[in-house]
Amino acid sequence: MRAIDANCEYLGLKGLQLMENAGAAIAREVKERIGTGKAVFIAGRGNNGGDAFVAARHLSSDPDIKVYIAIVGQASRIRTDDAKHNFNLLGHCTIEGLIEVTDASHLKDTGWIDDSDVIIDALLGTGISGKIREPESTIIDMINGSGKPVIAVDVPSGFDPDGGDVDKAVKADITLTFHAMKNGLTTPLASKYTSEVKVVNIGVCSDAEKYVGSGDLKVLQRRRADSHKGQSGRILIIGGGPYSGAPALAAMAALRTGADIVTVAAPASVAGTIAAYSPDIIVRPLSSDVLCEEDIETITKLIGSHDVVVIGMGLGRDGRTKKAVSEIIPLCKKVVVDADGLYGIELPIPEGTEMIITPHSGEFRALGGESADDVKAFASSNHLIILLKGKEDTISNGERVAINVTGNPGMTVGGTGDVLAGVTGALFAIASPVEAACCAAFINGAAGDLAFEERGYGLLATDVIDRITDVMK
Ligand SMILES: NC(=O)C1=CN([C@@H]2O[C@H](COP(=O)(O)OP(=O)(O)OC[C@H]3O[C@@H](n4cnc5c(N)ncnc54)[C@H](O)[C@@H]3O)[C@@H](O)[C@H]2O)[C@H](O)CC1
Ligand SMILES: [K+]
Repeated sequence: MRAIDANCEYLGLKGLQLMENAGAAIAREVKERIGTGKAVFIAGRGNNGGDAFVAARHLSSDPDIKVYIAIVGQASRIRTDDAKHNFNLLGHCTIEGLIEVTDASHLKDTGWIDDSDVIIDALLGTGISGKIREPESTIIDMINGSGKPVIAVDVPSGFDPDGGDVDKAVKADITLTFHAMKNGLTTPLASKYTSEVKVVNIGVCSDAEKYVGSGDLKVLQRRRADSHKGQSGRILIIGGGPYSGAPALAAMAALRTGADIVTVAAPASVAGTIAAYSPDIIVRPLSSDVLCEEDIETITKLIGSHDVVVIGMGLGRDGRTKKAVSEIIPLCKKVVVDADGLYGIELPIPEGTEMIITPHSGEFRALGGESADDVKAFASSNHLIILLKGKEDTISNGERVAINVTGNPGMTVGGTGDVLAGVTGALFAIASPVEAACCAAFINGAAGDLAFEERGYGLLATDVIDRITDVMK
């Protein structure tokens, strides 16, 4: 949901607009339920509280509804600009009562809850993390002990929208959840915390979900301060033979995407050339001038010390290589297969292997696919993730289809596919395969767009690598 929000921003739809729609829906629900009476809003200091401030404003002009607002914590410490903005507007509205609750007793002393006709729970939404702190914990108890009708905003406060364990949460009569059903609300546990769930349309642009946007990059977590070498990905690139540049490009792209260790296993004939490109790449020479079965033992050991394998760039299509690729793939837990590696795939893929393939349309056809319309069905029947490269990239895990539109015709130059494979491999170490594929397509294309601004049609794959960090930042 956070990714969709951020994608909306990227498209120009502001969070404030979504909040307005969310709050308006809450206000309508309150009005429908009580018609006349006292509505008590319990608002946290995040955007969940922001939704409540909007709803309170909408109801404040209704002569039959009396609005009371309890902000949990100090109003001066409201955390987001959108929530702050909507809080400030309440200064121009007819509100019956507004207090700051820094201790649960403040709320109890008002008697508002006992006197209310409905409680609107906007304490915590999807931004919850960890065990419920005070005063929130006692306030949840107060709401649950009140016997009053409760409308929960987005999720019952304290409930994990992803469906994880619940320490303590509000018990609501109805939850109005925004834009899409949250996974957690479909679990049996949810029925303990809300009798009913309604999904409310808040006007999200369909493109925010259909197209990969900068918001999708939010899955790429900030690193912990105590991270150590290897935790952000050890990537094994298997490539080279007829070509030496392709695996080097993939390796440099993986490093620029944030991978900690990148090793290239390449035929002995090109290992020296690859090593000479950059001291940042670790190179392990294989036996001869193409990848072949004699290399399996060396490669098996290398796979054991890496998180993700990226195979295919510059390998060529020698029969020995195809055979070696088909034997290497089942040894991998996580593998990205690109370029010539695609010709060594044997379907169905082996159990225990998570695979992302990154074909262009010709390679996709060689695998038995036809067009972008087939991507979802092909991914589903073969249990893999496809990133089909094209003017628009199509990504699917067999359930969802996402389209990426970053990139430009300057990127038809050789090597940009190798860059994409490297970016994908690096992200696969730290994200789910479909997230990795979506983010990689976006980052590669956006880096290409920055390179195009500088270089036009003369852009090179190495220019794209140079701009990856700008996109990631
Ligand atoms: N597209 C949409 O669905 C929209 C959703 N909106 C609403 O925004 C919330 C999410 O807002 P966010 O600011 O990210 O977080 P919260 O308001 O849920 O909570 C943050 C708030 O809570 C405190 N906190 C976190 N964990 C705890 C804890 N364990 N104990 C106590 N306090 C905790 C934290 O410090 C913050 O202050 C979403 O649910 C929707 O309701 C927007 O309206 C836009 C559209
Ligand atoms: K809530």
